[in-house]
Amino acid sequence: MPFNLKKIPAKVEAFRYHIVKSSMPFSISRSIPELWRQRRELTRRKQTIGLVPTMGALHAGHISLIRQAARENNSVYVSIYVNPTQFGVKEDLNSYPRTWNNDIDILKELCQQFEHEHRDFQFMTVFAPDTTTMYPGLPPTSEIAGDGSFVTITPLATLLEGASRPVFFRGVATVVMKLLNIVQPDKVYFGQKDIQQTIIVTRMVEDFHVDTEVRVGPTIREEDGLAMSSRNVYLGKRRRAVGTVLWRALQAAAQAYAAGRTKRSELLEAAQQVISSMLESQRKLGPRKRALFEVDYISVAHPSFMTEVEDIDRRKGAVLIGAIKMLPLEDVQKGEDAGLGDGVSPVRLIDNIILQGEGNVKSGDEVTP
Ligand SMILES: Nc1ncnc2c1ncn2[C@@H]1O[C@H](COP(=O)(O)OP(=O)(O)OP(=O)(O)O)[C@@H](O)[C@H]1O
Ligand SMILES: CC(C)(CO)[C@@H](O)C(=O)[O-]
Ligand code: BAL
Repeated sequence: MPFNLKKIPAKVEAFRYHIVKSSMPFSISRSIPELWRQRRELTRRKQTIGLVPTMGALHAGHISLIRQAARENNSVYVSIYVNPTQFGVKEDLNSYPRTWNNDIDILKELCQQFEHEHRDFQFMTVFAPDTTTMYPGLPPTSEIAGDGSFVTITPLATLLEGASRPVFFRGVATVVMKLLNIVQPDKVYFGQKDIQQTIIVTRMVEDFHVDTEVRVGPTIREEDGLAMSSRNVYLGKRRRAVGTVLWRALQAAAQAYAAGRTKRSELLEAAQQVISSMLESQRKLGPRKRALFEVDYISVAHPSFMTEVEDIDRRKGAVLIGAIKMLPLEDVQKGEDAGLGDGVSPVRLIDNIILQGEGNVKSGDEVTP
């Protein structure tokens, strides 16, 4: 197991609150009518639900969101569904990490802990639908011109991540809307790591009058600052070490802001210095040892619209956001830890820092001058 969840003894009287058909506080559901029945019963009993949408391959970032959901609600739904419509035709849908057994072990153990820690905790349900359940009309398409019922949030979905992954946010908005209609949660939880996703979902919830509150949890990081991500398993040792460059570049820009700079050019220059120096040192190492990368974008973005900001208004703040592509490893050595997939495919890393506007509440990685 990649992390240690503290084991607690099973409670003898564990199941006294349960309204789900099974006698367990933990259940797995693949059926929408079943969830709707549960939802009606919970509404009747004035019980609250928190939903954490995931694509599985759970790590400490997901767990932090699930813990937050358990603190703030009586019951927690975790969806595990690798949504095909958010992957472009050339993206990694087929190779996306799938670790079902490990995910379920983690969730069962968390569920036990919640029973112990939260007096009002009722149950955890894992919603793991198949694709015909989620897309009952047409088969899901990854083509931008493909047919189907989609939610599009423009221009937000066309910027930054959306510029590089044209179907991505259409797929995300569509599947999240489906999940919200299925679970009807009081609160829904997303991680700051995918900040543009949180802004798009917030916009969607507001524009479509969805009766839920969008909650954003802080980015959980490895000790050296790398944002946890299900895709990190593909990095391997060489690319893993160099991958922190994005976080360090964003931090350099944040430090420039804290030191009084507000212009985009000044902040990006600080970030670029970190990038250039890392690239230079990697190039010198030669193909056996180096891990090269390309910067997709590093941006100073408006905190609600994700448009480029030329000069930050300190009252409003901004988001420092970036994406890099770790390139396939060259000259992999026998016995080298090249990561899952042997270092053959590129790995996309994203990250961000919120430069908090003055007067707003701070959290997580946010920086104030
Ligand atoms: N390091 C993290 N800290 C906090 N939340 C995170 C972190 N990584 C992912 N999340 C959140 O977990 C939820 C599910 O994300 P997902 O299952 O895509 O995992 P992921 O690690 O982001 O995978 P990917 O490799 O696709 O980026 C999203 O709301 C996402 O923002
Ligand atoms: C929100 C989400 C579960 C939708 O598939 C996915 O985009 C993710 O895991 O961040
Ligand atoms: N974490 C967002 C899902 C994706 O990048 O595909």
